Amino acid sequence: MIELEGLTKRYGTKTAVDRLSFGVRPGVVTGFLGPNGAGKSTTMRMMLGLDRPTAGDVRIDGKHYDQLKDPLNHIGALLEAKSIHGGRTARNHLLCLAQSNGIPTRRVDEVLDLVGLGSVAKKRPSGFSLGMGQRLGIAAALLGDPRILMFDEPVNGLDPEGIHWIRNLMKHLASEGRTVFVSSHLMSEMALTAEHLVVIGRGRLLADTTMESFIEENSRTYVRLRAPEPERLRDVLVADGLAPTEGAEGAIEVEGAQAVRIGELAAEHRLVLHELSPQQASLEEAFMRLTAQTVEYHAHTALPGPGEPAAAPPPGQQQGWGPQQQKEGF
Ligand SMILES: Nc1ncnc2c1ncn2[C@@H]1O[C@H](COP(=O)(O)OP(=O)(O)OP(=O)(O)O)[C@@H](O)[C@H]1O
Repeated sequence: MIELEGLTKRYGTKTAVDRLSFGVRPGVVTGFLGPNGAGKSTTMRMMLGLDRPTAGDVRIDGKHYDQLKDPLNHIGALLEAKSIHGGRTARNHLLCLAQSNGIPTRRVDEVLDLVGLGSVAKKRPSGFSLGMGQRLGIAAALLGDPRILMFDEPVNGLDPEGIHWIRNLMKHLASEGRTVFVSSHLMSEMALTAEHLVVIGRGRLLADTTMESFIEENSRTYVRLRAPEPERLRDVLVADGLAPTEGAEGAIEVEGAQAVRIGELAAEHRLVLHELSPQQASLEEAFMRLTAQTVEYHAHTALPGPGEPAAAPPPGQQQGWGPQQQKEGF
């Protein structure tokens, strides 16, 4: 379990992390999302004791990072790709880490096999591909068999096979009851991996909820219809208290109604339907919608039309904005 309480980091006049409070629970993969510069890396660095908070607190299993005896046995982390000592082989790199943290040598070979680097254990990481480097970083994170794992952008630059492997590994680690906290810019990937989401913008908490609720609360869900007699269908829907709107390519869209009810209505009125499909936005659309509110609020840029994802905010206006800020009159 990771617990943050009012965690704050200021760099001069810049507040990178602003009174963040949330918990990361074991047993599920928790995704950590936020626009560029939202404060994700700074938060993760403070969790690992690499940056000192200006205010507030972060606890790992109830303790501050520097109070943990043998921290690698409690929390393992993959931060942005680091340079690894050029002269050492992959195995020796892990061996040094293991020895300085009281971890038995056999664990080094175990994790090398686990990440699929067993056959190149005696090679120097300087010749490794990006994917092999990520695997070595993950091997280091797993070395102490920790109950908590943190990955900052683990799939950056990886090929589909590498992405697939990391996704399955994270899910597997969570299924073993570990706490898995992962940041990523790749929304489609996050949607496939995380069950829970923590979203921040401008250093503040925007959402701490399940993936399902996040998409539901930040996107438009509607039913799309196509029919050979659209006018008659519209009249029937309106008579039933619904508010059909025009969708793309002659489709009719209806918010706030179940597809089942619309299907029954059509049948009652002997109307033929060519399409009756519930539509839900992707995580990317929901995230962009939440983020786009910032742009609208500050720069008066138009929100996307029905069913369209929001345009990316222009550079310099990429901070998040959401219910939390609006509530606080930020
Ligand atoms: N050492 C530092 N000195 C001054 N400002 C910093 C420092 N580190 C981070 N910042 C600022 O704090 C804010 C948060 O940065 P951080 O890297 O944590 O964001 P992020 O969400 O990880 O962004 P990205 O997704 O782009 O990696 C940014 O505005 C950044 O410029």
